[in-house]
Amino acid sequence: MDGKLLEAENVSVDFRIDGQYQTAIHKINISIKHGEVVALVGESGSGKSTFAMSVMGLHNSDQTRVTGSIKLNDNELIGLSERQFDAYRGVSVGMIFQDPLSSLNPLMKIGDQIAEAITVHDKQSKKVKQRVQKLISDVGIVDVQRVSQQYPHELSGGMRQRVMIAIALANEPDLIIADEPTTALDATIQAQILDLIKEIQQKKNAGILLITHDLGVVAEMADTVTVMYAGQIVEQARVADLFNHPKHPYTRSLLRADPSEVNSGDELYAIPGTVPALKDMDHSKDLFLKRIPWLDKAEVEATVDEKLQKVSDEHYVRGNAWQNFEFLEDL
Ligand SMILES: Nc1ncnc2c1ncn2[C@@H]1O[C@H](COP(=O)(O)OP(=O)(O)OP(=O)(O)O)[C@@H](O)[C@H]1O
Repeated sequence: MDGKLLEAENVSVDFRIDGQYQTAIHKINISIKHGEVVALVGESGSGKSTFAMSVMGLHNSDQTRVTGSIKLNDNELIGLSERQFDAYRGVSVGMIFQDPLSSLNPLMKIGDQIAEAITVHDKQSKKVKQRVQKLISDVGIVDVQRVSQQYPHELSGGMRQRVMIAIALANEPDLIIADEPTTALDATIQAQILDLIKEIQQKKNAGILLITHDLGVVAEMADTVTVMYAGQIVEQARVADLFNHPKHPYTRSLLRADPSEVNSGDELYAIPGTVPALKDMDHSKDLFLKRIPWLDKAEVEATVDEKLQKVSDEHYVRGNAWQNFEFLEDL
């Protein structure tokens, strides 16, 4: 199947803070095909996890308003009840988070936790034990019997992450959401875990939403990249196009501030300022422009078209500022 697996259109998320709704994500569109890896990048606070949690139905509905449309295999997710979400969470969608310790049950043996992930949704399975062992070995754990009898705290960070991947894959999901899956791991283990995710994704033709700060990981893993800033998408492109021909000043700043992109000896760029607080976000503007001190006020304050502009095939960018943007030292 090469149709759309995930189709999110016009998705907005508002949190109720001190009795008032404040917008964390404003009208974003993201789609993922079967077998495609879509990276979502942007600084802390840009809304990446908020989007992922909307897909998983993990927001507290009393405090959060999610609007727009999120379709998984053509089924609308927005508006589902908690029970309806349960039917596909962990089944059609698997999740891998940064911190396995907070997701794994500290009091339950690894084998039982994986079995629980399977049996919750497949109570008829008589071969749960064999499936658990296969899942453990599929994620590259050699000592299957011993690890299945261990508790999470007895494992290293890399092993725990493998266990979480086994749980995420327990029901062969169509979509895997990986939120900073390797940020907490050291470099060698990070590479192993990324290889593992990629291998499994290719074997199962799963789609992946990969949330990461790390542009090296993006280059390694992704097919397309969505760059978010202050709750909006500022640029979307195929991965090579984004790295070779970045357009939006934010994307260019992120690349310039990335240690893996900078030649040794060159000074690393520090993006001035910080992502604004939710209450200070006026989504009719290109909010990143406020962080470019050398732009004139009229440009910073200009209203920006809601629709992204098409730059080239599969390459879209927000607003017009990119057309004349230069870094101060290049002017
Ligand atoms: N439950 C919540 N209630 C109120 N505000 C929230 C809630 N969850 C997130 N936010 C706010 O929404 C904005 C987006 O947060 P989000 O965690 O989605 O960003 P992010 O890009 O995933 O950042 P990080 O990389 O740090 O995870 C932030 O300003 C955050 O403080």
